[in-house]
Amino acid sequence: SGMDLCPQQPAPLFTFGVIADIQYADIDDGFNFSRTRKRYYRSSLKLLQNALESWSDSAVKPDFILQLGDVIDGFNKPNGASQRALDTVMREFASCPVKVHHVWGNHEFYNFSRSQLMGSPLDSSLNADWRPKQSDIYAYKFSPFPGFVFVVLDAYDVSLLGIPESSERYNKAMNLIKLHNNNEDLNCPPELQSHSRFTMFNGGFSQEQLDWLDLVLSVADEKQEKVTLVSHIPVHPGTTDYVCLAWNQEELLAIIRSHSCVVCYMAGHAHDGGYYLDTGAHHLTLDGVIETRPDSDAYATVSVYPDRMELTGSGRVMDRVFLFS
Ligand SMILES: Nc1ncnc2c1ncn2[C@@H]1O[C@H](COP(=O)(O)OP(=O)(O)O)[C@@H](O)[C@H]1O
Repeated sequence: SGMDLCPQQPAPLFTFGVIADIQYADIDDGFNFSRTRKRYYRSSLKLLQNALESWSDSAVKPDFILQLGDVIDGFNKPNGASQRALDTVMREFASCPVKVHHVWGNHEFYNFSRSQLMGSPLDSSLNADWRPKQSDIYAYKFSPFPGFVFVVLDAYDVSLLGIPESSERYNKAMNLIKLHNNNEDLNCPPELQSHSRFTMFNGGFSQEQLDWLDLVLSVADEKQEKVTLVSHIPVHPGTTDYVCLAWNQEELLAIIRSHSCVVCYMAGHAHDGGYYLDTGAHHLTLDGVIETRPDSDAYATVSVYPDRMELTGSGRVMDRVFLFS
């Protein structure tokens, strides 16, 4: 056939899309807290449309999309616009015939409580293969292709966000954050770098979730599967500022390092993006849509091969190759 005259690289096993920190709101452009980065609240919807169009129009459609959290901005809440903003964003996702896996970030909890999020359109765990038996943890495993596993992790399982102040869970998180953060405003990071991640806009993974993950990864090790972990908050200091790391990032790193099956950890939260190769696992922090200029883009399409994942970045997202070691 004509194809044979033009040798191409073999087709990937499957592909998927990734996008982070859309933080849509129908408000004028603003800045991040330290006023160092511009935020394009309306334009973020257009950038989401660009990503979805590219995935819908591609010859080989992605098998799924990973939405890494903060899909709408906390500024919607005081305007009473949370549901409207969510509907607007979800209408866009619905226009693309590809399954979306949603991760929950701090801005989800600025707009909705954890119990509101459970079972909502942002809860994509319905057809998961496996999840922790504690139903209040938003974590699950799915396998889109034989030999490949993805695990969505709940980085606010231990946090002050989205739960009643009267709850035991809140109390425990408050005690933990106060061990490290003496500031009156708990969104203000401690000065000491080794404590600076203990802010209210971050959170952590409970022991129950870590135990479940450890079990999922042990099974995957045995089956020699390749596992990609996805969550909102980065865990490797090589990929971002210390202020943007999960509270118990070291515990998660220790689990990742103890399982040869883990090939990649993907997160958002820190809008500048970053990458680090740590003992066999590729840690990626994806550039955030909200701080991306309206004339650029911020999404990636990942092609998975037996020996590697090739990430093709759009706009300001860099191309990368993640070799499986
Ligand atoms: N250094 C800081 N001191 C006090 N509050 C802060 C600080 N940095 C961020 N915040 C607050 O924490 C919340 C999350 O910050 P934001 O910049 O919106 O995070 P994100 O990057 O997730 O959008 C906001 O309410 C913001 O005002």
